[in-house]
Amino acid sequence: MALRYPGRDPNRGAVLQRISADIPSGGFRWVLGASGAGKSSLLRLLSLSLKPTSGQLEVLGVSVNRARRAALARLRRRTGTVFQDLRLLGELSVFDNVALRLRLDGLPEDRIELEVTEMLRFVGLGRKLDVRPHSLSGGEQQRVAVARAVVHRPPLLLADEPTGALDEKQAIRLISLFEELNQMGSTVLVATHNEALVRRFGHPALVLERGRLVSHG
Ligand SMILES: Nc1ncnc2c1ncn2[C@@H]1O[C@H](COP(=O)(O)OP(=O)(O)OP(=O)(O)O)[C@@H](O)[C@H]1O
Repeated sequence: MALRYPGRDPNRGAVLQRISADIPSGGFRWVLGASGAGKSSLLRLLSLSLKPTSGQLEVLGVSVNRARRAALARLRRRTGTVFQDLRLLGELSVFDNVALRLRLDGLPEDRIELEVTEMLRFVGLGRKLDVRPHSLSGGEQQRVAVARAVVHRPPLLLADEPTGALDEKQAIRLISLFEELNQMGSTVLVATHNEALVRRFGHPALVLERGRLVSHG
């Protein structure tokens, strides 16, 4: 598949070109490449924030090109996403940001209380449940975004630079959390520049170079 952003200078070529890969269900893949190589764009396609300009995309067995809106909405609910710009809801507390997805899924409030509190404790924010995201540090906000992405144990987790604002110990803790989710069956893709993390945890990588996939295994 290929991706062009509307309005981008046509002489600069497509942002993603001839991407062809099959990520097995239950796999863990790093998404690597220099700044501007197309990592975020690839994750935006997989999270259905964008559609490919050409080619076929299948996510969790659903053909994105052909799927109806209801099927795409179901697919979005089965995906957890950590966006590079986090996209926390500023008017909601930390607790409510993380609880939102579980509420949309109709979970009973006592169960939500339990799951959200446990998840926020795990990421070290057990004392910040009631504050608004803007009063947190960058690293704390990043951990809220991660908690929100994984709290419903999604079959697909997409994380774009989820550890950029964290120290090494916290980064290791979060990737370990992703590994746990992966061991329970979720497919996990993590875009990162952190080579130390990649070396430490192993796992195959999708490597992008100027919009092309140069390695995927
Ligand atoms: N909304 C957009 N409109 C036009 N061009 C875009 C848009 N978003 C990204 N691009 C371009 O697409 C290319 C790939 O960008 P992308 O953000 O996917 O790279 P990246 O590998 O995630 O980079 P980084 O590591 O810096 O986050 C870049 O040339 C960028 O300028």
